Amino acid sequence: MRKMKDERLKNGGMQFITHYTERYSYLDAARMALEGGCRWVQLRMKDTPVETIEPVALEVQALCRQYGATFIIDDHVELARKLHADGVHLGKKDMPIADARRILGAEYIIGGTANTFEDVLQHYKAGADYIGCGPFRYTTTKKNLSPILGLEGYTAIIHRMQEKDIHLPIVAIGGITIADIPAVMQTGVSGIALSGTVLHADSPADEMKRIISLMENEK
Ligand SMILES: Cc1ncc(COP(=O)(O)OP(=O)(O)O)c(N)n1
Ligand SMILES: Cc1ncsc1CCOP(=O)(O)O
Ligand SMILES: [Mg+2]
Repeated sequence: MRKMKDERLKNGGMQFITHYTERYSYLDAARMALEGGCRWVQLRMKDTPVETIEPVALEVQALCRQYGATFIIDDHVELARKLHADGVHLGKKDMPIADARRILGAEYIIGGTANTFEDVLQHYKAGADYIGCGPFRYTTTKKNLSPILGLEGYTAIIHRMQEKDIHLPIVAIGGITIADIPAVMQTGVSGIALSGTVLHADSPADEMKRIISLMENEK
């Protein structure tokens, strides 16, 4: 049976995001993250037609189900609905969150990208379930990066959320490595999203294992 939405949203507070590499397929990358203990995978296949994404999504979704992991898709609301994925992640250039919520209903997880408190507020009002907030630092995984937040950026955003009594999980993203995790979590974020640091490790599964055990200690 499908887990409750709150549980699917938390799933350890660590979201692995796929990215194209010459070394691993999207499926193998997701498998290694899951083997390493990650229980939240976002399938992100940029510059790829949705017809090409769909068969990969089906395979990654099946694997996530085997591991009891949350499976969300970047950008593609209709595909998430068609496959009954756990949810979608949407940025400024994607479908507005309120429209996605109308299409998907309350049970789907919808994440929104934020770089400022104003972005967070907008997504909160539109019905987002969590915020992907970043970038923490420069990364080559995403083109057209927003301004770098650093630790100070997260601290300031979380402070303003507390002032306005806004309760929404903040997932820090962008150039984060294992060494950054304690300090980033200290700012009050609820979770971390990673891609490159896992994919570039000698053993992505072992690196994820180290990261998950560090995250357990951060709780
Ligand atoms: C968890 C998380 N946070 C932010 C993003 C970025 O989404 P977006 O701004 O739409 O950029 P693309 O990922 O689509 O290039 C994300 N995908 N996940
Ligand atoms: C999708 C996305 N959005 C902001 S930064 C980023 C990339 C995250 O990947 P990495 O952990 O490799 O920087
Ligand atoms: Mg997007």
